[in-house]
Amino acid sequence: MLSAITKRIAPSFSALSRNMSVNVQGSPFKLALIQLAVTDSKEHNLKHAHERVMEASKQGAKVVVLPECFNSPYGTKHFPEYAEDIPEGASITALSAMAKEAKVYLFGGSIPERESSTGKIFNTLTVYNPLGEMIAKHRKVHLFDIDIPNKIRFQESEILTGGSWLTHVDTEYGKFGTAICYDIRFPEIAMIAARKGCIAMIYPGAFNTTTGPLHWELLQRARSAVDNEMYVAACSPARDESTEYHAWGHSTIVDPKGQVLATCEEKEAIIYATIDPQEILDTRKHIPLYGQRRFDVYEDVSQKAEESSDGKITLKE
Ligand SMILES: O=C(O)CCC(=O)C(=O)O
Repeated sequence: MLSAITKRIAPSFSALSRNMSVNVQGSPFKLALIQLAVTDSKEHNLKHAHERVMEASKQGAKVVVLPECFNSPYGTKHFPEYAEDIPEGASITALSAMAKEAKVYLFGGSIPERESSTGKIFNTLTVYNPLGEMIAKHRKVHLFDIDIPNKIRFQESEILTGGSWLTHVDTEYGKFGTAICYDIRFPEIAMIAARKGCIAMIYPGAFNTTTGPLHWELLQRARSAVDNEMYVAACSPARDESTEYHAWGHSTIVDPKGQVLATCEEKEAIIYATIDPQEILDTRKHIPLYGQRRFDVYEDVSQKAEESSDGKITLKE
């Protein structure tokens, strides 16, 4: 019986192995993460983000990332006040203009989005090309609901609704997967992105001073090197001790081997790294997980992800 099973599996395994390479395309470019000091003035935040995006562009960055909740203080009590319609809101107009003036691909951090038809609020990232056109909209899928006694309790679901699709963004530098903060704890999103040919996962995020030291860097290195052999970048707001929520900061860029290429402390900063898709190919050649996966033994989660004509990735049952 055993040998019959072995015989049946062996040919299908070698056939699977041959088909397991993932086509990674793109050219080297400079990535910038802006660890922005966010205030309670939306107008100031938009103006300040504009200055820093222009600065990153002057330093040669071609892809620029803003942090989670870059236009408002982070906290459920603030979301309804700062929420905007997309694409009508002031933040969207400002982000589109910044991308166009700076001539960069801009991952516009996230903002609280109010969906006018339902009144629901989402934590939403929008992405722009160098012409200022919005090319993707991602709503945070996994809401940040945690309760660590005497440390931190946060319940985004009291106010927010979770998104229901994954997002991959095509650019002239390669394809990117993107998700927001708590989403990084769920490996499936990055795994699907990697297997669909993305060169990097971009996470605007605002970890805190309890879970930040525990997991922020660990998660990025895990998602990059251990799971997927791709680049991972996570962009936080700067810490403001005068507010209720103390962001961890430490915006970081990790390479496909899991090495930290750039990072910073908690204050406002811009960090840069060169992203080279060839590094992904070299890493996958040296440690060839991509040819060794055993989808005959366990499921390939990426096969469940279907791309629709508007670029949204939804999961089949
Ligand atoms: O996962 C964590 O520990 C922090 C997540 C978070 O701050 C967020 O999703 O905004």
